[in-house]
Amino acid sequence: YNGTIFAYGQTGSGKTFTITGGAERYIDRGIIPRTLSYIFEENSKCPDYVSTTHISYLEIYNDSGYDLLDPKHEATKLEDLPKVSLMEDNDGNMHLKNLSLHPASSEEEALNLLFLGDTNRMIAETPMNQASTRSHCIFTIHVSRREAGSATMKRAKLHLVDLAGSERIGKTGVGGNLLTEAKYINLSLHYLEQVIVALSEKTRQHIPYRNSMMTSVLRDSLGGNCMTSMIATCSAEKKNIDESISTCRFAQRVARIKNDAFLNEELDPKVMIARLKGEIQELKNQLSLTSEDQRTDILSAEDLERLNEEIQQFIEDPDPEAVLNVGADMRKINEAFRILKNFAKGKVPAKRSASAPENQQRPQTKIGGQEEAGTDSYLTTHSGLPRDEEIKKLQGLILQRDNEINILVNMLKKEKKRAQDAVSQVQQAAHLHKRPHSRSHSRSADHKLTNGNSSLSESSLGPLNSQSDLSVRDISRNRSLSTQRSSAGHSSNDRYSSRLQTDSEEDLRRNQAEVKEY
Ligand SMILES: Nc1ncnc2c1ncn2[C@@H]1O[C@H](COP(=O)(O)OP(=O)(O)OP(=O)(O)O)[C@@H](O)[C@H]1O
Repeated sequence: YNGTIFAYGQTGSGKTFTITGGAERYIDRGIIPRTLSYIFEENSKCPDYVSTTHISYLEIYNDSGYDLLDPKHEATKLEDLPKVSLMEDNDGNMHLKNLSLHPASSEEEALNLLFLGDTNRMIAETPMNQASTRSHCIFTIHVSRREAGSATMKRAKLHLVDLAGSERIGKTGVGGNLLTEAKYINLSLHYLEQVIVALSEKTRQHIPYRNSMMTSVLRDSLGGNCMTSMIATCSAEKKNIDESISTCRFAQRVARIKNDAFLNEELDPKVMIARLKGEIQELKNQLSLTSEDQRTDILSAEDLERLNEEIQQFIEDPDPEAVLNVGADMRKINEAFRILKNFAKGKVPAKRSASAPENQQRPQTKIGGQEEAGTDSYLTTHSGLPRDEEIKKLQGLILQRDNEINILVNMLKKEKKRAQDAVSQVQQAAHLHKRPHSRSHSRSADHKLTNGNSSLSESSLGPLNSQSDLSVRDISRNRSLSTQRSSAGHSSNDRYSSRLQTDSEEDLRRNQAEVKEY
């Protein structure tokens, strides 16, 4: 909110001393330097806020405004200073044309501006008054503050007003220019009083701000959204009792004003522009969606890649309010839905979009940091090879493995048959040798063939019948196993069978020895 502190009282009662301060002692510094010190101290306590301070200094003499912060330092009389005029915009807001606004980044800079203004005020003396006490001076501190990263800006201005003396014309007993000055002073103070009276009456609709330059300038800082303080300065001398009473009555009226101040919060214009631009784009998008001129041509690889990147950013964005804006293009919207659906299912996007043909090449992409390769994916492969090459390579590998498996299965089938042949041959041989001997030998030989060479039994070869279901590693393992098992078989044509034959003859010899011993 805005604020005003103004000093009101007759000439010589201490208004300037109160507002600006005495020049000789630090302790005599007035409200302006104390306020500046306070503001900059508060700013330094809030490093999270971006604060800016600007200063303007206006002098109003005979209802005309002058810029006391003229940087040229060439003024020798008041008329040399830039003349400030009032301008009203369409909304009824008053603007001061030609009043310079100076940034102050530190207390020292702000005090230098105060010093410059006071110097100009003293140098550019009014025509008739050496003490320059016949004018009103308004020192304004403009403060804005914004939290870092926030679009909301808080603004406020504080007017520190040193009014001209409020004594009556009749008492001063002057004529000519001095009378004119006095009339202006009295008139402007009278208008100020009218405004204050109007503000203090709650039923009053119209507040007569426009009557004088001073009330126009203070328009947004006297009534409405502001805090106003008045300092009444009174002379202690008995001869000034009437003026003192008049000052106190004025103060009483001011005290009746009740303002409800609230923070002046507004959005940063730059942020506002960006938001409005976004709104316009959104409206254009909506308009385009409802109109019939939708594009039907194929999305380019670059478009798809960009879309995938946007979706990836959208998914990775920790902000739950994040928005995915793919524009008013149904092709992109459909594609985005399809990608998101697949992503929700834990898959990367399917092969083609609604608008894309079968043979359209797809770009590589990553969703949520995951990569997946496969015949169903057009996006990427683990090896980094182009998709078609990768598929060909994998198909080649599968064929190779199939061939190996077939070879192994055939080998196993052959060996199983040989083993079975060997078993039957051994049984036949045993039968032939058994005949001349006793039945007990026959039982013993049978027992040995069944238990000692159990690897030859049908059941031990059983699992080999289902080789086609086994993995390549299992097949290799079983192949070596069956090779060992088959080594007990009998065949004159291979080494496995010959070993089997040798073993059987030994058995037979042992059997014969046992029979003989028996
Ligand atoms: N509280 C105070 N203590 C000491 N000296 C003061 C005090 N108030 C005012 N004075 C002195 O009185 C003199 C007049 O004061 P000042 O100029 O502030 O009056 P003024 O009301 O501003 O007068 P004008 O209307 O002419 O501008 C100055 O010399 C000032 O130093």
